[in-house]
Amino acid sequence: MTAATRVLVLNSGSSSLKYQLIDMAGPVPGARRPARGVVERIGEPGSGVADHAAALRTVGEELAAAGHGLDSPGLLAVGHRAVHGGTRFTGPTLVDNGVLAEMEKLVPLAPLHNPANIAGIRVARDLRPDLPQVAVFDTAFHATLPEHAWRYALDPAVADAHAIRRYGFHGTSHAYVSRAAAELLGRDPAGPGGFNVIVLHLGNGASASAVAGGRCVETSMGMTPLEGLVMGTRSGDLDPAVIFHLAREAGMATDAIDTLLNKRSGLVGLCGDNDMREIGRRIAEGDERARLAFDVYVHRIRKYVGAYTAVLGRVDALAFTAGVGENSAAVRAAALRGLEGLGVELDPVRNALRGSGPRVVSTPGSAVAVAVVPTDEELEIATQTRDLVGERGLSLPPPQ
Ligand SMILES: Nc1ncnc2c1ncn2[C@@H]1O[C@H](COP(=O)(O)OP(=O)(O)O)[C@@H](O)[C@H]1O
Ligand SMILES: CC(=O)OP(=O)(O)O
Ligand SMILES: [Mg+2]
Repeated sequence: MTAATRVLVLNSGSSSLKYQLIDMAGPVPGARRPARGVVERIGEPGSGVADHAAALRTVGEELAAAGHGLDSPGLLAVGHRAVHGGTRFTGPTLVDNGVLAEMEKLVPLAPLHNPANIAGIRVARDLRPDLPQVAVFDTAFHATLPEHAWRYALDPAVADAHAIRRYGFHGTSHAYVSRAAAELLGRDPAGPGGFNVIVLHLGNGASASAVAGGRCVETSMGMTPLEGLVMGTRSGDLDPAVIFHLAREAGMATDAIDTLLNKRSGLVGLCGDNDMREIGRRIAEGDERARLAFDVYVHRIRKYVGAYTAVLGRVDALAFTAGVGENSAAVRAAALRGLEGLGVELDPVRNALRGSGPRVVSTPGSAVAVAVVPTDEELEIATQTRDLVGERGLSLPPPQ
């Protein structure tokens, strides 16, 4: 019997399905990835992919064409990125009907994300009912937040009745990157003296976290992925009274305000573009709106770096990750400009060098190391899935 060592990782977004087939046979860094891809524009008119079931059939066809069909005996498990785990799911979870029912209950807290995750799990399970399906939650890494960090200043009777609290997201990335940053700097994440790092995950969604000795102690996203940093299409922090004002003075309905803040704000709201590459091009041409969007974006990051420095007391490293964090030297430079007083000294030459792996971009004398650490949520999901399923998967009978 072939040893089952491969994990199929599925990341179901509202309109896309990303997949990677990862072979966990050898050492985790450098794990082989025999197949990967993305199905986009799910459910959009004319795309030919009606829903997540159709998308997963397409994935199955692409895998089969590459010689790694879903019926392959080498498949150990399917690992799913799941977004909202509430307070119920604080680690990787083997999915059964009870777990799916709990995830359904969390849909109101993550209406953009959880339905797609649930659909992905159901379809994968229908296709391979014999395989363990594991959910790895974005919220899980933030379960260690102390209550003074996760609790909003609301009447607990109201907050608790409605599950209102800070949960935090992108945790799989924050966990992976905080560990990889420690490794890059030759530090034991949870070793003596501890390793304190601020992780800046700047993708389309964006969030910051403060991690002390391997445990997350503060993070910028809240009850939903709307709070915190300025994002591609989300506002991040604003005065909650803005919402009452829009309702009363502009006559906007709740759903319209929700759409405004989640989909038509942030960089796209400020300047019409949410891609930092395009914003960089416009700034180079002297575009004032793009410049202002950039300035608002980096100012928010700088505020969080200051706040999390105070939360941690001592910072060993700042780690930039995800699409913008890994690729935009301009964002890193602007966000950290003038922070020498906090012991942060970016090296302009190292910062400007393009690279693909984890690297240090601060000066040798910088008290706080600044690192660029490419995130790898898929590898983290595959690792957690393999660790949970363990040898169990190896003894499963071959599929009928
Ligand atoms: N070379 C680059 N320079 C600047 N920004 C980039 C570059 N490549 C990607 N990005 C930014 O990264 C974003 C996507 O980040 P990513 O982490 O892939 O997002 P998500 O996983 O949320 O879709 C893009 O919208 C763009 O703003
Ligand atoms: C939770 C979240 O914001 O995810 P994404 O960045 O993928 O939208
Ligand atoms: Mg992402």
